[in-house]
Amino acid sequence: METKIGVLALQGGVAEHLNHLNQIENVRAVAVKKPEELNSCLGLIIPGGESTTMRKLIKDYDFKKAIKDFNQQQKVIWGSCAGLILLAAEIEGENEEQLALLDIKVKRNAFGSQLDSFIEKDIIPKVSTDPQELVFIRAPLITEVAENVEILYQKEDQIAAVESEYIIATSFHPELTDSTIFHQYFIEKVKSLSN
Ligand SMILES: NC(=O)CC[C@H](N)C(=O)O
Repeated sequence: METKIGVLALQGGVAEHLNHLNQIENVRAVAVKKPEELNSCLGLIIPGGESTTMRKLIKDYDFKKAIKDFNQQQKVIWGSCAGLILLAAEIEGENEEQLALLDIKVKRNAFGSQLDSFIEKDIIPKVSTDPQELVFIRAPLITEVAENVEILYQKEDQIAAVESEYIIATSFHPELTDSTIFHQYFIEKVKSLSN
């Protein structure tokens, strides 16, 4: 059976996620530009980009309730970078409205403080036993994680990827690497909950 996945297409790295998803067998990825387009999707990716712009567009295009309802139907959402920021329950130093679907606290532009952007290679044990390229671009740091949130990856004391029952969130950008392994991990979670 085909698994249909939406990529929120308001701003940011939409094409790269679509391209990765479409390389996976039996997956069909669509750019979601209107809330009603979520209805036929089993999973959703909120891409990287600029979280302040995306937050405004989510409001302007009436996506907030639709995305929250989508997740309440036990459909999986993965937020990468700006997407992670929008999913977080709390953003340090900001009290703007966001989706707040994941019980974590984040600090924007704070991961690996020396450089704005960098690439690491490391193993994410739950995802693959091979080291993966981890691309960080002005990446958010996860500073607090609730008990119901599992840490998928951390470098020393810096948390960069987490997972809860219906959410995956990464500070880094698997869509900017040559590997589809993280997208496959996401698809497996989507499938396991949609049976
Ligand atoms: N690559 C990214 O998505 C960067 C996120 C950006 N720094 C923000 O705060 O929105």
